Amino acid sequence: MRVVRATGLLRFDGVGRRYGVRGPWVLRDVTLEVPAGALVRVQGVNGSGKSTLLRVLAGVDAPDAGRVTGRPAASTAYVPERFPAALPFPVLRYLTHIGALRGLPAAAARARAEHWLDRFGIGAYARTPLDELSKGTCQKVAVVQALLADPALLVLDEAWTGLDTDARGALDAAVRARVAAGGTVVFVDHDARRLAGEATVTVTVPAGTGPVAVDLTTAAPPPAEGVVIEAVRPGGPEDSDLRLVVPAQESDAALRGLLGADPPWHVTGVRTHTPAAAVAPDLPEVPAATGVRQRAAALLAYQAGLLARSHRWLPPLLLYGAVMAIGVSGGQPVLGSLGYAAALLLPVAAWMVRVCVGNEPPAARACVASAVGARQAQAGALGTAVLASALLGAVGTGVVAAVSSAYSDDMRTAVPVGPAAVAGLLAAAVSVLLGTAVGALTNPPLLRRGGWSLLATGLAAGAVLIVSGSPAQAAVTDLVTGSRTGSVSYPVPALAAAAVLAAAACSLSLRAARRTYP
Ligand SMILES: Nc1ncnc2c1ncn2[C@@H]1O[C@H](COP(=O)(O)OP(=O)(O)OP(=O)(O)O)[C@@H](O)[C@H]1O
Repeated sequence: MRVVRATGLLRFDGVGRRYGVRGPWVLRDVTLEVPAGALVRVQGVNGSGKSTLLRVLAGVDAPDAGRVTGRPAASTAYVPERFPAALPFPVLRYLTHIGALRGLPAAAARARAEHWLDRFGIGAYARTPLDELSKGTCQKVAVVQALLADPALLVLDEAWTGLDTDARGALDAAVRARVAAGGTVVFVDHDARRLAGEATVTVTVPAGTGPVAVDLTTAAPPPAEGVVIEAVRPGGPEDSDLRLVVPAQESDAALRGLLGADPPWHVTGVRTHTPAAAVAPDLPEVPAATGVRQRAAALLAYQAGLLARSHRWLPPLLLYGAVMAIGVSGGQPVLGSLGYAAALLLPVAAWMVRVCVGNEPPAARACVASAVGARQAQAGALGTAVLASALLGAVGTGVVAAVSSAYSDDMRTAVPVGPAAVAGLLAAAVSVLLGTAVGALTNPPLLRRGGWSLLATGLAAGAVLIVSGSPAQAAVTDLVTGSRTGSVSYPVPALAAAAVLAAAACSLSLRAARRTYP
């Protein structure tokens, strides 16, 4: 097994986080150092900010104040508090997508996914759609996606909740293995006995808000190999359950101490503690590093899979097809029809952005964001929308060029079909870029309210088409005018302006996407 070490020290310096510009601080002045190879328990009362702390730690949320350094961004995995079943993938397909995002080649991702599904007792569900799983089985998938690629930083937000006893044991073992292999594991669990006595760092998030530093207590790490002793006090409260990990040579003394206590402990289990070895033998290696291009391709493949399987592409496609069928018929002048097709593509492209950025439940987006970065996750959605609209535009332009008449409006001047089709493609590209700009500005994360966002998308798309001076209007006007005169001109300046506007709008959307919301 490859030993992955979290590089150096993970640090929070004066980190603050609040929801809304004037909201109360949930975290304030948090200063924290987590050494590589630590097992960190985060505790605190309900609502104190534990999940918020974990989300910032996992890189799926960004602090409002202070900074986080030393996070192994390329090897962080996160299990959110609630994992959504509403993803349109079968289990193994979803996991191989996540494996690819984490840099695993396809065969390795599949082998590792199958291994972990078996470890959690759900190998039989590999081909079951996620939305048909029970809550507990879905939670196991959430855990498996995080364990796939031996993360250097594993962040678990109540990941044990809803798991059966065997699965809880399997997750305990996986956590120990990660720590023994040099990884850092940070967890919240409301059961105080969870990995009791094994955490090297305990972080207590104080209740209420205020300029308070997180209270840290550190303990010596448990021995890499030793003996696990489990004991209860019969009749005692739940809290009197005990789990100790002691070096082998100290186990007899520890047992004598427990049995001789007043009242004595009842020892329920003694077993060898070998955290690293037994969990994942003979699995394909995790590549040391993956190229940016490989991860970008994996992200686009994941988003394209989401889009294709969700069928939410169907309404914009039907709109495009229906309005094209109304406005374009065989034998009409080619340039005029290409202008009509290009104009229609703009609202369709804006709609496609809306579909793609809203296709993922937030918790699923958080898992992806922990793997590739929150902004990159948004870039994947925007990129997929652009590609889908471009494909639609290319097919539409091809069909229009093929069925139209190669003449001007008065049927007196011949229009060369090849150059006309190129001009139509360039105008379609202008529409795709401006539609993407509209979609990026009027949808999450910049505009979150569903109704307002829909209205804004529709109004902005219409305005961009008709407002004088807009590159879309210029490109379409070029085609329509050319259809009157029988001359073809390429809308290159409009394309350049549209590219600049799309880049600006997308960069605003990506800036706002440094946070995914629970
Ligand atoms: N998306 C959000 N928008 C607004 N407020 C939020 C959001 N998420 C969390 N909060 C608020 O931040 C505070 C801390 O929430 P958080 O979920 O981090 O606490 P927690 O300690 O994990 O709670 P629990 O133990 O109940 O899971 C709460 O007051 C919560 O209402």
